[in-house]
Amino acid sequence: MLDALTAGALEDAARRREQLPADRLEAIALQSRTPLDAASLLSTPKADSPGPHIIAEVKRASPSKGPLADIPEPAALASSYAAGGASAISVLTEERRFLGSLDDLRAVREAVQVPVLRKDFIADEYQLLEARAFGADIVLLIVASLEPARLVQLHRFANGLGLSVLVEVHDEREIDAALAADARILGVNTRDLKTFTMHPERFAELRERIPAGTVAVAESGVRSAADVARYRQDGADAVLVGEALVTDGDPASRVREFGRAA
Ligand SMILES: O=P(O)(O)OC[C@@H](O)[C@@H](O)c1c[nH]c2ccccc12
Repeated sequence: MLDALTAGALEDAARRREQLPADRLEAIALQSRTPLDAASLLSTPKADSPGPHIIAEVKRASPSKGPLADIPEPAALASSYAAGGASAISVLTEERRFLGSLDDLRAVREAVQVPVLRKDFIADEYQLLEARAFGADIVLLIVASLEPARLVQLHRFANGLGLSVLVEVHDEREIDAALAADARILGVNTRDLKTFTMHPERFAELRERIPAGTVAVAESGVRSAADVARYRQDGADAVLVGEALVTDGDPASRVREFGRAA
């Protein structure tokens, strides 16, 4: 599934590139506002609470769960997240299975002051230029979908654009690849993207391999404050939450509650 998602995302990017060639996109990207230093922000503990940083996600659907929420106004949802104290907003821009778009990214960017993450299946420099041009501060790179040398190249290219990178791993070997690419933000996805099976214990198992000074993010499957507290006790600096927030009637309160869970 991961390979199909990445192939689809690359096809969609190739289609956009026919409309806007890379050199023109690069000029736009470099003129856009300087990204926030999200890696530094997330590595600084929150002043006002013992809970983890919450990275709150805007996600309409997923291949594992199908439709989750319509989200007619991603900017309004992102504003609620920020009002609840979210440290960053993740925006799914993948079009086919997650029903996201770069327009969603831009709308969220214009609505909030906190760092914004472009969550997509990124395997090409063009997608990184898009991320910066549409206002992202952080991009996702998934170790399982990239050759080690390619991961290093894309990580470096993103940093060169001023973007922070959330490097996503699911096992020990992938942590080594992430660290070889100089990851400063390392996310353990407790959902295996190849099979969609959940492994909530995976974060605790891998935490000790993440060096001090690298931001440790626990991703996926959080339903309650108790889930957040458990990841926090296992050493998460930040917790990334999607489904539980997009399906909640009062996302600001839920983010606030999660951000205090310790
Ligand atoms: O909705 P959840 O279970 O709270 O999960 C959020 C997030 O971790 C998940 O959307 C995600 C993690 N890594 C990804 C990579 C691509 C797409 C999506 C993801």
